[in-house]
Amino acid sequence: MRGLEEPGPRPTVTPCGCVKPTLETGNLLTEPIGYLESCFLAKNGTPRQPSICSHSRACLRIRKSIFNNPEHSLMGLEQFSHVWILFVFHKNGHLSCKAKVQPPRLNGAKTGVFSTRSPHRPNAIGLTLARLEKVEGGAIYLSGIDMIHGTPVLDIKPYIADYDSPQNLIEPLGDLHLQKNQYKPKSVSQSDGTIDSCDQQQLSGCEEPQPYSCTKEKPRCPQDRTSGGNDMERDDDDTAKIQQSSPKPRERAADLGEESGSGLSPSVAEEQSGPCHLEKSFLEEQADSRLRRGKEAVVSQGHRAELPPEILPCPSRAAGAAHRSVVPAWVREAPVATLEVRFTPHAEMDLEHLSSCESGVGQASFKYFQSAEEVKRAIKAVLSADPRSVYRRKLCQDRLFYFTVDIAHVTCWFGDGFAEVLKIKPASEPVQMSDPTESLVSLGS
Ligand SMILES: C[S@@+](CC[C@H](N)C(=O)[O-])C[C@H]1O[C@@H](n2cnc3c(N)ncnc32)[C@H](O)[C@@H]1O
Repeated sequence: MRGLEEPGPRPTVTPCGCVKPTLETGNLLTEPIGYLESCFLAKNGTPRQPSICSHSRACLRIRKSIFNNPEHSLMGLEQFSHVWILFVFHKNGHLSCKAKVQPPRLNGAKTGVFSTRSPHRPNAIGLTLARLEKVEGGAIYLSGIDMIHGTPVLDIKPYIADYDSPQNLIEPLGDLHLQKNQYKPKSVSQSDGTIDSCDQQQLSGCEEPQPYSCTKEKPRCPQDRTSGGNDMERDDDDTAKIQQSSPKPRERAADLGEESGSGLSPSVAEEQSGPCHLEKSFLEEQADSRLRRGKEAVVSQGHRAELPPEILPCPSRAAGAAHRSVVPAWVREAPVATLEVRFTPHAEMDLEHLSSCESGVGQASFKYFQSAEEVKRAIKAVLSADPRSVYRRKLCQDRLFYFTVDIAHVTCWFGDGFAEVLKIKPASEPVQMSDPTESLVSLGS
């Protein structure tokens, strides 16, 4: 019998060594459906997950090269409040990636790339759940995004809680029994079928995806485009070699993305958005687990560590957990507390000046935000989550940090438990194009 890893037709390799894309082998030649126009100009300061900055805004125009009538492809989408955006991490700099990465939440420790939201992954594909603000012609307007300006978008799919959220899945009991009997992971038998080692945490609150609101704010959208390019780079033995075939839970899970750099706990945590209908006995069980975990948590600080190699039974497959989503505790246990964000009087004046420029003719104007207050909220959200890499946080405490939100180029510094905005100047960097059919427009003054 032919295994799944060896599918029938092999990809055709051309004389130059390129792999000819074929759908059956999964060698897909992608063509972006559009390039994101985002309020974040560069990776620095871009939220690590969309939940960090709900004010962040973006616009995606479907390219006419994909559909003659882009608006046809968006028909009906306005009935959804949230959408999944599949995109390419086009500014990764290279296409190879490592099997183990260091997500910021692990404070320098490593874990398998597929247990993180690291941008550095074999196919450099990102997945973001964004709020759909509005659909207008062939464009969609989004908020709560974590992608930079110029990001090539591959697909849009509606978020459907019934399908996309485990606690909303309703399976007949019979199916559940069948699944349990059919799926016997090796790891469970190796640990005598118990899940003791996968301690679970019941988290407070039951956040349901927010219902669609008709009182949506009107985001703006620029015409700009940014180009992206990928350099090929070889990595070590532990690195996947990539062949390029051609040219809501909020305030959580924020640092899953890899840093090209916490405490480790073998425990797992149930999603905060998890079921509101948990039985009392389970809740009590979790309270005990929390107490146990307090004693058991393994904290590695200041040195690199790896996740323990033991094979743990997967918590989502444990009996009775079919409708709960579970994440490791490190996802929730941020290595740093939320920072207080301050603005110096000078920075406040800068922002005022920037917004007064906005009303002036021919001056800079906010492209994604409607007021200085909104920009301020976005800056606060970004900084309070501490956007610095582990390296910067640990070794460069007193250094300046820069990032751009909309047309505001922000200079700040980090102190003990706070971030202070020192300067806000108009961003003047010209935005490069990705889509050669579009005209070059500069972002900022
Ligand atoms: C950790 S990733 C998570 C993205 C997505 N939510 C996911 O889970 O796949 C978010 C980070 O990717 C980086 N990023 C965003 N857009 C990018 C792009 N087009 N190319 C490379 N890196 C990007 C930014 O530094 C941002 O903080």
